[in-house]
Amino acid sequence: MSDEQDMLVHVIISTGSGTGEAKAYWETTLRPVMRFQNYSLHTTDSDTAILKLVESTIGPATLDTPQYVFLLSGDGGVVDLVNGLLAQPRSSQNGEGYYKPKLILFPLGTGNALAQSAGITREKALDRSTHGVPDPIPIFQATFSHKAKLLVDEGREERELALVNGTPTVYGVVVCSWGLHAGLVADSDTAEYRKLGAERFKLAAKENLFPNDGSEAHHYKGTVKILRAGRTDWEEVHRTEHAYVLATTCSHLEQGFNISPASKPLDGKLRLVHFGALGGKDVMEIMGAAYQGGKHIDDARVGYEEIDALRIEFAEEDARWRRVCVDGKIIRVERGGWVEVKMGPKAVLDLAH
Ligand SMILES: Nc1ncnc2c1ncn2[C@@H]1O[C@H](COP(=O)(O)OP(=O)(O)OP(=O)(O)O)[C@@H](O)[C@H]1O
Repeated sequence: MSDEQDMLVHVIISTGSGTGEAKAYWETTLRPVMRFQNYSLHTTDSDTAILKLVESTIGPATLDTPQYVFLLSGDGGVVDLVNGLLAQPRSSQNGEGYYKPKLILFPLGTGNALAQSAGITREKALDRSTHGVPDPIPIFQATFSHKAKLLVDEGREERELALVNGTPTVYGVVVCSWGLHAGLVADSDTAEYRKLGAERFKLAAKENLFPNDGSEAHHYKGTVKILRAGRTDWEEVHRTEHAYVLATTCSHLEQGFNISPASKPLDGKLRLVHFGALGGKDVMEIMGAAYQGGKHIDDARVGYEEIDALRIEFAEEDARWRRVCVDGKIIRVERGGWVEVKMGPKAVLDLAH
């Protein structure tokens, strides 16, 4: 480990994560045992606070200074760090002269998929802050058709996506999904739902699968194409109506929800879980099996495999069914638009685990 004087130490408290416990966790648990004397403390006051911190401080320092980032958040904070670092000119080049910050992640979000999948608990994070083995966090990239927009403020506001080589692009470290998963994450990203913690996902799933008006669960219409591992030709999934299409690098999306049992911590492999439109009861049965140690993958109705890339071309009129989730962020794609997902640029952060 470098001498403390030669490094910068940041503590980031994400006040909007999970049920809002990060600040209290810092005060009562982490601060009393913090081994660094000198650190800068940052408390988020908006959903762009981490991006701005990276732009002004953490990003420029990667040119010449080892950094520790103690992050008290869910997956969103990590994704903000990654997207911020990748927006820096140097980190998107060949990595030379780039000092990868070391992340000590204290899971204080709702799902905490990255931490769950890497075996990190708050207790372990305390321990790893002194002798953890850092490994790079693999990154995937989701590129979108040109009118796709990020939805913020409970879906009330649209924001432009960052352009990479002229294409709207979002980087992720956990999941890119369309269908039930994206819908329930989007619908439950409100202050009211957030109070429920991880229960918010289950409640929103029920509301999606068994709509109040007594109608059926939605059949998501579009074309799904897969680039299988090691192949060069895209293969179309032989169905036009879908319930669940989800590409992930993580084994768990929340505690106990073992969506991709073959994924190993930080193995950098993209895996696809998908199935066609079914009744709410059948979908609940499949989801229930995912909570039983990932047994859903043995169900003949479920497709599960390692892929190199995924492409979805949307054939939905109503914008509600064209929402894509990238690590909790919701991107709405225009009518006739598309999304493409593949493993992305070189890692910009190491995770102590
Ligand atoms: N003070 C704040 N005001 C508005 N938004 C905030 C504030 N602090 C953090 N945020 C935003 O809230 C979101 C919190 O996301 P995060 O993923 O950390 O928590 P989560 O969604 O509860 O957990 P998970 O993604 O693990 O399920 C992030 O998008 C972050 O930018």
